[in-house]
Amino acid sequence: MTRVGIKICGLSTIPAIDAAVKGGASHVGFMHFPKSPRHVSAGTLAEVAQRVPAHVKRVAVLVDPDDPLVDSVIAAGGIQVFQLHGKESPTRAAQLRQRTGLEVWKVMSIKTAADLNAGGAYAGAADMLLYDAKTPDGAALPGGMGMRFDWSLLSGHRPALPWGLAGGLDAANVAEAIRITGAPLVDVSSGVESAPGVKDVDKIAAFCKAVSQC
Ligand SMILES: O=C(O)c1ccccc1NCC(=O)[C@H](O)[C@H](O)COP(=O)(O)O
Repeated sequence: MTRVGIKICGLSTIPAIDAAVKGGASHVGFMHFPKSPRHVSAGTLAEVAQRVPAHVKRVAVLVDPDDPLVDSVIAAGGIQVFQLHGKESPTRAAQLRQRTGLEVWKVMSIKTAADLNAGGAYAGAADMLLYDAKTPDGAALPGGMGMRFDWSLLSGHRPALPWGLAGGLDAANVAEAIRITGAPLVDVSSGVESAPGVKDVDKIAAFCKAVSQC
């Protein structure tokens, strides 16, 4: 049985990081996007990323970043993965991957099967695709809104790259999500919070436990 990877996203405090690590998270995510209630400044990122042990990968989540923004996150230190959560093209993803030498994940915002198929364009440009729910036009954020998409779209789909599942997951539904989709990695943010941006250590523990039992 292969262990399902866990990414706990939108972390900003030491207790939440410790809960994710204790629960067996493979990845922890830090939002660097001022409109997000989970935004951490480069200074905070530098401080809290140090808490993460080497076996857990640190992911910076960015939305259509320009090069100076990427450079400021690299300068903050400790990041191993860039998660691109905007409208970055395959060309831009490949550029960032080459320029930084770091792992690049491209988020695919999913509503229909066509959205899933669009991921094929990132083969050779990104290291992984993260399938997340498409937020409504005009929504405040492109992610982290606790929305899920129709997981059955993934049955029979052959992803062109390694992939993970995000969007509306929580301790109560993640086992079903893994059963339906066969996701090798699951990503959660609002499902382990007590309020937007406020992580709940008990919910993080419950989420990790539910995944570990799959
Ligand atoms: O979390 C945010 O505030 C956010 C804002 C803008 C872009 C992406 C954002 N989150 C990215 C994530 O990786 C979330 O974990 C993912 O969208 C799932 O979120 P949720 O449905 O709340 O679990």
